[in-house]
Amino acid sequence: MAEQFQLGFDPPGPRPPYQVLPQDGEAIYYGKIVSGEEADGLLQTLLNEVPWRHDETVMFGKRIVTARQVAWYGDQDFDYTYSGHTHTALEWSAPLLQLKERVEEAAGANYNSCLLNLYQDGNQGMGWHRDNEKELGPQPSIASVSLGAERRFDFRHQESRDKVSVVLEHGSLLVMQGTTQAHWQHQMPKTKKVTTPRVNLTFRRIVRQ
Ligand SMILES: O=C(O)CCC(=O)C(=O)O
Ligand SMILES: [Fe+2]
Repeated sequence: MAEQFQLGFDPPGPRPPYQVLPQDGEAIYYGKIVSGEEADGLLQTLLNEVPWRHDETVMFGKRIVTARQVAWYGDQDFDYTYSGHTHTALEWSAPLLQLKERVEEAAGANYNSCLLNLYQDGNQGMGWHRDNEKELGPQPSIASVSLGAERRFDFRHQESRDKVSVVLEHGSLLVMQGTTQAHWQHQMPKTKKVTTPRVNLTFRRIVRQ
């Protein structure tokens, strides 16, 4: 076990866990659920062992290959469609299964799949979208673990256009649930300030049709 140090001062902002959204959904930021050295090790393992691939998507009728890389893990022989393509799930690795259990305990939900994203640096991001695919059911719980570079994550309300942001720390967990995907879009903006990689894991529950 790594030694735990108590901060002698309060960091700015509310203490996790806290609710990020002011209304119409729940996005709970739990802060760090994996600590220093363990989070560093997990980041290195995932960078080295995951078969990262560039994602393909269709935009304005053109096929685009995204800068960000992805990998898709899940139970059994899951197929999942995102960005207009069907992907077959990779088999869980031991470190991913271990992390899944920890996330399920913290979030109080069960997940059967995980989409991993690799952003090499701040030149890579993800545009505004909602995770409202029908395979996720009506009020999906999506648990997002961040490793590596700290990045800002934004929410934008569909009707009011209100915006709220949260900085996703190394080893942290953010859970989006309830009506979040119905009312809010989210994005990971690009930034010149970040020069190191970030790995994101979004645990999801695919509902059989
Ligand atoms: O990288 C992130 O934190 C967000 C990823 C995301 O929104 C997604 O995979 O749908
Ligand atoms: Fe998303």
